[in-house]
Amino acid sequence: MKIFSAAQLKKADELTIKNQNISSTELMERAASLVSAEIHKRLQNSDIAIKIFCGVGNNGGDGLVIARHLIEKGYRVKVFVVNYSDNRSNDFLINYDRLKETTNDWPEYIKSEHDFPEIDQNDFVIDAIFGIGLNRPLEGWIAKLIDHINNSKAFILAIDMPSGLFSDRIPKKEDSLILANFTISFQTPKLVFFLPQTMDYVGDLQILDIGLDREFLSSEKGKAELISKHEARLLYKPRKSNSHKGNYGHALVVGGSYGKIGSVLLSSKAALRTGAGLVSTYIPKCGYSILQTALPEAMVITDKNDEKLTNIDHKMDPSVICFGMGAGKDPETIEAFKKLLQNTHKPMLIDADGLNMIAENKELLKFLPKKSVLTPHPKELQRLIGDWKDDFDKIEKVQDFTQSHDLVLVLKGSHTFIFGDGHMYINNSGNPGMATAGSGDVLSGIIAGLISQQYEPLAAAILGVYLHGLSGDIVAENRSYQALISGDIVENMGAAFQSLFAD
Ligand SMILES: NC(=O)C1=CN([C@@H]2O[C@H](COP(=O)(O)OP(=O)(O)OC[C@H]3O[C@@H](n4cnc5c(N)ncnc54)[C@H](O)[C@@H]3O)[C@@H](O)[C@H]2O)[C@@H](O)CC1
Ligand SMILES: Nc1ncnc2c1ncn2[C@@H]1O[C@H](COP(=O)(O)OP(=O)(O)O)[C@@H](O)[C@H]1O
Ligand SMILES: [K+]
Repeated sequence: MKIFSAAQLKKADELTIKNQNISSTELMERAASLVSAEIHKRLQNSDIAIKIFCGVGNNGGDGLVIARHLIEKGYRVKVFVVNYSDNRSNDFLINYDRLKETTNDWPEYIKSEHDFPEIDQNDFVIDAIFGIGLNRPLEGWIAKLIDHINNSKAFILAIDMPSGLFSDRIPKKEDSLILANFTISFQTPKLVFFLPQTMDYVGDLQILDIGLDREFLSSEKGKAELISKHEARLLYKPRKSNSHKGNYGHALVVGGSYGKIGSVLLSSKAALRTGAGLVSTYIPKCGYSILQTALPEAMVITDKNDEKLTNIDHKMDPSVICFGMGAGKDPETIEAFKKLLQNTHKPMLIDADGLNMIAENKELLKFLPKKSVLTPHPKELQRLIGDWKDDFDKIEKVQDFTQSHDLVLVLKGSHTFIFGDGHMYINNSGNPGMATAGSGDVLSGIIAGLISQQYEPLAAAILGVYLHGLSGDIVAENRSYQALISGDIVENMGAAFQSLFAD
């Protein structure tokens, strides 16, 4: 699903109104009726006090429509107009009149702190104060009202966006914004719903298809693409029955040092479970028995050195090399890595200490084969590209970095971002149970396993990140977040592939 800017969404609105020959009031009616239907589906006529806070723009207009529909269904609704301006939008005014025709309990106006209503923690609050129209931080009594709503501890449903959140920038620490439990947004999600600095304000997210102009949605280039099952499925390549292991490539997994052989083991196993035809693992001597015992399916090549990598002399023609997990940063290992880079011309996957070695020896960057995949977590990224001001600045810096070196970059996190070919993809699978030792090593093996099967590096990164999260989700469902360990992600790759095509 594409992610658009506020300006693009406004354009989509205008085109929809023109091409479908409807009024903006009808579009608002359509969007907000869908929201009230969702609320009704969940509340099932329960006798809960619903407090709807409406701004005086179109977000507020949505709130008024929702209020009218819920009142018609028999809910106990109180509407508050947050009177931040005397300029009301036309659709606000139309729906204000319609609401007054529906109920005798007319909206109360909030014009200062004195008008703040009491909010009980058992109330159901709907935030329809500001949507994508917010263009400056909230101030004065409006900011205090937001704090008042948050402090109530009531359940908060935000319409389109939590009020106070901008669609195109990060709020300052001191800004007030709604901390929603749930957000229902129209047509496509906003980028800020997925950024580490802003995602917590959104709560659970539901996107409603409000029927905006199809032609625009499919032809317009988005700011990013959200990767869910549908998008991941399109990248999948079926296996031919008339095939043999040679068709699925030979992945060479290089890494490990004394005490960290487990990381390479996890990556190698993940590459095999993802479908690589052959996997060879290159490790220091001390890992030999461990690898051969724990993963008989892999072939093992050992370094001359017992405890670290000193000379990666593999004498093979691997389809992909996956480097860095548990490798350490010994000067001899750095030298070996440099030679490996100079002798490799196919895209590689670089993770963990491989990234740290590049960060500390930037001259290595010029030896990286084009389209290689780097998989940093935020700390590794910072070592690699330096500091950033905020998440938007970070995105810009990563785009510059990946484009100037012609790389694919997988920025791991709660929502992992994938950058390549000038585009940005945001993963929508995975869970906090995956914040556990070794889950990054598993991801490297999965992506390498896909590249080995001739997926383009960018496609391998996108599909690999999605499958990794999907497998983690399957584990968490059976085992809880806490008990999930990274080996479980490998073991459930089969279930993840199956789930890709199950509805
Ligand atoms: N396709 C869509 O996305 C649709 C959007 N609709 C709704 O329309 C909303 C956008 O409506 P609007 O453009 O009227 O904008 P909002 O209702 O978000 O904001 C209203 C106005 O408040 C003013 N304002 C901004 N920041 C302020 C501040 N800090 N203090 C005081 N005033 C401030 C601005 O002039 C802004 O236009 C969407 O978020 C959504 O809820 C729906 O009605 C229909 C379809
Ligand atoms: N809260 C979370 N939600 C979803 N995925 C997560 C979360 N926390 C971590 N992950 C995923 O787990 C992996 C952790 O990788 P990394 O930090 O490299 O761990 P390690 O170094 O232990 O292997 C990444 O793929 C990341 O996206
Ligand atoms: K809102």
